[in-house]
Amino acid sequence: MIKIKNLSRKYGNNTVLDNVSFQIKYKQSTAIVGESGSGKSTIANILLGFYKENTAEISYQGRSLNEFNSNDWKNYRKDIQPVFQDAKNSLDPRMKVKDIIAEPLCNFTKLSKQERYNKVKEILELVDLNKEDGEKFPHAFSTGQQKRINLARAIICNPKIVILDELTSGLDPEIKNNIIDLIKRLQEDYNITFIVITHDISVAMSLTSHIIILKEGIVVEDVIHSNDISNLKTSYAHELIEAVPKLKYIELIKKSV
Ligand SMILES: Nc1ncnc2c1ncn2[C@@H]1O[C@H](COP(=O)(O)OP(=O)(O)OP(=O)(O)O)[C@@H](O)[C@H]1O
Repeated sequence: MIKIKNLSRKYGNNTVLDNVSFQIKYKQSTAIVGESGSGKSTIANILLGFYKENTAEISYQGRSLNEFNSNDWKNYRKDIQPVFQDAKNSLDPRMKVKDIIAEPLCNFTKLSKQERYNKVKEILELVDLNKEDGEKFPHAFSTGQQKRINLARAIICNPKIVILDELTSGLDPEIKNNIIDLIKRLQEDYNITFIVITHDISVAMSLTSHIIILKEGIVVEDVIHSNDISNLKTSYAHELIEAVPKLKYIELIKKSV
């Protein structure tokens, strides 16, 4: 569905992505894993079309983004939705939650106001919030709930792909596991392909079968893991596993099988 070929990017003299290539297939969620500064969010920003100079290296459903006209871009932006890392600052504090979540419906559909709000209520319940929560403002919610609001906004227009940038970071273990369960449900019931950006390989392995490991802007591993850590070949991948507390790792993998 998405093909990235020989993608490189520099900021000044700093090479942050070096000849990155990989593919994301329909219904095969993919994790991009790496330490802070390895270039994960830069890939997300490029996929979202924020850096027009990199469009030649990306193709979507067989067509280079470079060839897209304005209508193609509109369709692509509807198909690929982000959930940004900073849940709180991604929500306009002056807007009610129902208007935040309904925004993509205003941009991409011709639904009436009432139809939009009805859909918002459905989506709020789908992400395990209350349908009345739409009447509140973002500050009334915890970080985990703000992440769910961001997720609701991302999925309301039935996207094919959702990019989750560190969705589970900064959450308590229980809330984190609840969010992981929710993402799994969305994969199964709504056929959403997720691109999971995370520094935590246990989260990656519990949510996706396809793992890309980035180190200093280079893809060091591109693997289908089948819940078996022996599928990960590089010593760097095993260093990342070592960095995860054992219990947490076992718990997450158990939940994924
Ligand atoms: N707009 C920018 N201008 C200059 N340098 C940037 C810019 N955006 C990112 N960088 C640099 O590019 C490198 C990769 O950043 P990126 O945010 O993609 O990494 P990351 O793996 O997502 O890190 P984190 O997990 O901390 O978010 C870092 O060294 C960062 O400082």
